[in-house]
Amino acid sequence: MDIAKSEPTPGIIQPNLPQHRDLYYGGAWHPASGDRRSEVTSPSTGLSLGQVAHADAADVNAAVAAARAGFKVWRDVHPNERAKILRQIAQIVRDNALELAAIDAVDCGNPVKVMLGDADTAAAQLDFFAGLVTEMKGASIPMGRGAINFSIREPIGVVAKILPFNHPFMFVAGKSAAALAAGNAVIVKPPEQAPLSALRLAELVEGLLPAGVFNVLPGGREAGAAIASHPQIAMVSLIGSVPTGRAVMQAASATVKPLLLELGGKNALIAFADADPMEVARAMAAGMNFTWCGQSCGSTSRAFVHSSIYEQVLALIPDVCGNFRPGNPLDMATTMGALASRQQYERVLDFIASAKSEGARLICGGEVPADAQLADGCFVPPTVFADVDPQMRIAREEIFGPVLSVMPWSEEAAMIETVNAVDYGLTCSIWTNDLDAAHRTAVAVEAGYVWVNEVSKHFLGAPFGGVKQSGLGREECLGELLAYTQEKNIHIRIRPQASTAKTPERHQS
Ligand SMILES: NC(=O)c1ccc[n+]([C@@H]2O[C@H](COP(=O)([O-])OP(=O)(O)OC[C@H]3O[C@@H](n4cnc5c(N)ncnc54)[C@H](O)[C@@H]3O)[C@@H](O)[C@H]2O)c1
Repeated sequence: MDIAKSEPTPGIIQPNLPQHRDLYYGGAWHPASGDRRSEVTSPSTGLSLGQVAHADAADVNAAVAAARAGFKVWRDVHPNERAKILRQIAQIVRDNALELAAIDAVDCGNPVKVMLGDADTAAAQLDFFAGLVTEMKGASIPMGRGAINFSIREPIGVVAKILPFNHPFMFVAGKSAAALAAGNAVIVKPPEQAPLSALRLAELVEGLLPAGVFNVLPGGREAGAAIASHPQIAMVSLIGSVPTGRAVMQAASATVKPLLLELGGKNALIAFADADPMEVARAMAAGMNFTWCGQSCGSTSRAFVHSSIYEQVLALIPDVCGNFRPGNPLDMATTMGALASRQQYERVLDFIASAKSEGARLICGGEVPADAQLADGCFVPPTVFADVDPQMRIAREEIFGPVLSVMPWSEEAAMIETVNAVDYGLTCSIWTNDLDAAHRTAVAVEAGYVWVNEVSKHFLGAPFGGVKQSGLGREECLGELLAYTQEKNIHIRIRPQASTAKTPERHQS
């Protein structure tokens, strides 16, 4: 059954899927070489969403040639004109937010209501980077009166964005903004699990940018690998897992490409003895981003709760987590969606089984929903395990699913050591009323983004990114724009005025 042809149901948003299913580059649609296609299915129903072209290395070559041509035009467009076009795209995103949100909901399983928020965030990012175009500044370096020395920042060339499945549209539009604002051409490789909103964006902005400036190449690992090693792609920005980050680094090393890597996390939430148990329980649920099944790099999936409030907090967890109930992602009332793919679903269930067999105490969830209407989808309810040992698999590995590990602590130094014992270092959330404890802990944890008495939220303008194996570089700030530029230094010798005393040579005719 094709979901696009199903009957409308009252109260449920009907997705309007993109017409074009080919590769978009050079301002036109192209079939993949050999007409390769892959099937896209909805993770909430298992139903087909149709086929999409599947790029390989030959398609990457063709797209890069088109993007090179686009870059040569776009880099010379006046920065304020570039900003104007980005703001137009932001408006198009706002005008079509519900449609884009519904495409993501049916394609990646996240509830339509939160995907509306994603469209809004993407539009805000486009506006934000449009506002920064004249901040792409160099510097003037004093060299005495005999010279002028200054640096300018230039766009870097063709930039590739390789993206994951958890926020498909927000990443395609929002994360292209900085690279485009800086004057680069962009090739987006959307996630193979959820490529449809990227294609719809290409349809919506067609004709707005010069041909070749914004390109979308649906495909999988093969296309990603071809992108990472391509000699004419100047820079790669990946949002994905740590193993993919390593593979991209290796492939990019052949051409010494700069990289921006936003990778995985196994982030900690730390609750001190003086924190309010209800506030902590709510933060534990909010930090897990259960609405999109915990599929967030920033999810605080390890909660370290002081032993003096541990049982009190755990007693509140089933109720707090009960606010998130798996349901049809296209229903505006749904509070928790489906995992993005069958593969991801099986992976999460495997982690749950490992926690049970390793002896963790199940507080809530842990079984797939009995609701017959959800039987064909990849639904897993909020699942919380207590008394988790730091050596258990669920405490060490990134699950990227709705599974929270809770651990008691009583000795601060030992707790910090356990928090820092993983190779990841993306976010950390600290809950306390004690200013000293908050500062001490914020400094001690190995993480790139720390909240105190807050969790999960991002703040446009504040640098987001990881330390250790969680990534390289910072996004959502001026630094992101500058990452897509390269600095050129120019030294001008000022020659002294030519002497007028010298007698001109006489030419004989
Ligand atoms: N730090 C962040 O901002 C952030 C945000 C969202 C997701 N993530 C991370 O993304 C991961 C989940 O997403 P996923 O499962 O789609 O990740 P993934 O690493 O499997 O895939 C990400 C993208 O990389 C591509 N890819 C896979 N192998 C490749 C290779 N060898 N060379 C080039 N490209 C390749 C995929 O096709 C996909 O487009 C989690 O680890 C999560 O933490 C990080």
